[in-house]
Amino acid sequence: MKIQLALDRLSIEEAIQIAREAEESIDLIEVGTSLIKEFGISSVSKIKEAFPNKTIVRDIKTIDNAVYEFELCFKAGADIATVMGVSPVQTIEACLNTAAKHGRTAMIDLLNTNAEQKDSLFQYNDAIFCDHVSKDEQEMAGKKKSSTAQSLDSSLQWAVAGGITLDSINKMTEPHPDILIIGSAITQSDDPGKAAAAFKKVIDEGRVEYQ
Ligand SMILES: O=C([C@H](O)CO)[C@H](O)[C@H](O)COP(=O)(O)O
Repeated sequence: MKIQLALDRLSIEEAIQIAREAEESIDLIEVGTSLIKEFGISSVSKIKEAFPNKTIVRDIKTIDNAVYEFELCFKAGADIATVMGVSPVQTIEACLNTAAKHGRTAMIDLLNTNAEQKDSLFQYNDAIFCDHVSKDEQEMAGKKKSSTAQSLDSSLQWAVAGGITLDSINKMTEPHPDILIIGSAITQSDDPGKAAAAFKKVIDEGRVEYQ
């Protein structure tokens, strides 16, 4: 299981500093949606430049204008870009095709998709699926777990995101996600390097439960 560090609500300099402190314990670096909205496309190129050997995820959350936005992401150095599962099928397929054209990957964010939408998205088995509890659901409704959790289809690639803490991953039931997306539990910690190392230790010791 890999760790994706989500960098949100930070300046680019803070984001690079935190990623540097956590670098040894993480596998992927996510240029968060807030960085893209605040600082634009250069946020991804600056972070790729600082971490040329890390997999860079651009959490652009595309919902329209697929080819344009995904081209921007991959030209700026992203390895993975995100598209919302609630988008029209044309958008989803254009994102997947653009990713394939560049030899990169699309991550489909299942936020707010219903069961029928999820079923039809699962045909796109080149994608990584992200089971996501949004910031607003976390912060305004106290939601901790999505309805997809515990039913991850193990024939697909999975990421889980949204308010993940050390407490919430103490023991893991099968199947495990391929990627744990962790943001504020590391970025808001007094010691991001130590926080990231603690996540890695729990994962390496196989003591993870996503609940
Ligand atoms: O995708 C995210 C969110 O929608 C804000 O853009 C975050 O990257 C994701 O939620 C992980 O961050 P934490 O919830 O702080 O762990």
